[in-house]
Amino acid sequence: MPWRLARAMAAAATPLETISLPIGEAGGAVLAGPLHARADLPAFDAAAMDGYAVAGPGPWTITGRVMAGPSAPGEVGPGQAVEIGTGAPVPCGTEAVVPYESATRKGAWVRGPFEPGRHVRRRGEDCQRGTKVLPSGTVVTPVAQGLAASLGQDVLRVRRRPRVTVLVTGDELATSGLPGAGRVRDALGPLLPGLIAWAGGETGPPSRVADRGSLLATAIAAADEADVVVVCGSSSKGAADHLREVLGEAGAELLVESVACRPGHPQLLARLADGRLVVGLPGNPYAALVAALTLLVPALGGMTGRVDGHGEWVKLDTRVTAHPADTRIVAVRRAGAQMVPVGHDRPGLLWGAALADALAVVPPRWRGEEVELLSLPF
Ligand SMILES: Nc1nc2c(c(=O)[nH]1)N[C@H]1C(S)=C(S)[C@@H](COP(=O)(O)OP(=O)(O)OC[C@H]3O[C@@H](n4cnc5c(N)ncnc54)[C@H](O)[C@@H]3O)O[C@H]1N2
Ligand code: MOO
Repeated sequence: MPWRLARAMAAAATPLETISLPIGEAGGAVLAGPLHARADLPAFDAAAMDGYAVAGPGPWTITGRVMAGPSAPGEVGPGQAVEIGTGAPVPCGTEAVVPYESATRKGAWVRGPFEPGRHVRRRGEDCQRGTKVLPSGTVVTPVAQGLAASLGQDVLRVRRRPRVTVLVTGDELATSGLPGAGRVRDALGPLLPGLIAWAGGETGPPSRVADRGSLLATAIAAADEADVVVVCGSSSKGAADHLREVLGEAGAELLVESVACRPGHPQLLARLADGRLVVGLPGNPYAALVAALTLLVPALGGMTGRVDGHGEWVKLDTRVTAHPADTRIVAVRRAGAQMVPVGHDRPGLLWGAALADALAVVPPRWRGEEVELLSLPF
């Protein structure tokens, strides 16, 4: 299947149900409806500077003091001033705030420049109650959490995070120590939890599954709480690769059988009879990363209702060579106005992707047009 179509198939995953989460627990989730301001901002007329709230031109007599907080701000009349703190509600009748730096005080008198309207933040001037500030599909970033609190929200309506189970196959894999003599360090167990969280999913520690079809079938069946089961390795057609046969026996629907991309062509996407998705990632670590960005991340995006815009399109160093039939996914970094290849991005090696600013999507027979960038998890 062409790379772009495969990604679109994955992105068409059905959105999960919506839930309400306290703001503090909603980080990384996706808004299931627009975020609105529940109050005017500022919610009251307030001082923007520490100094004196005044009415009419000076000099002014100082009649009191008001600091930020819920106490009643009182009033100022012409020729009067109230000492005020930034963020405090201005007394009724305030026409300007004169900052300490511009004011000269002598006892109970103060003088300074009178500029009507200056340094007073009027109620609703930043944002009015009822304004839609963020659209549905926005990721709840730390900034959005802060904004939601400012706007008077306590809970956010978001999509439930997809639950992902990661199964790592490969009898040759070791989880510690040096690789060598047939032993390979598992790179995907450490890589995938962070990638899944970044993509809006939740997952526990990856499980190892020995290279036997019956064990893989049992592990997939046991992951019945998951929305998505990721199987690493076992995507190809070797004697130790059981995923396709297991999916066939389970009556799964193969949505993406393989993808015309380099690396990562043996990746797959299937739907089990009960609706759970299975993503098959190639064992080669860089190929697996490419496949995760092609199928897993878009599927999680579809489930969370995340709206990603249209990616970034950029100029790419024309020394990159295209493949005649497949999309190439190349580790790149910024160099002035264009992206240049980082190198070190052979299928088994994550070095280039770890150095890269992004991965470039180079279509078959590319001739120097702008290319799309895929963001890397951080
Ligand atoms: N006859 C064919 N053979 C292969 C094809 C093909 O089209 N026809 N495609 C090749 C490509 S491309 C890839 S990629 C691999 C994908 O194979 P699998 O997904 O079945 O993965 P394995 O065979 O188990 O492993 C491949 C390679 O990666 C290492 N590996 C596996 N898991 C991990 C891990 N978690 N961390 C680090 N490294 C891992 C494994 O030791 C192998 O070296 O198939 C080709 N063959
Ligand atoms: O494409 Mo494999 O996916 O080369 O490593």
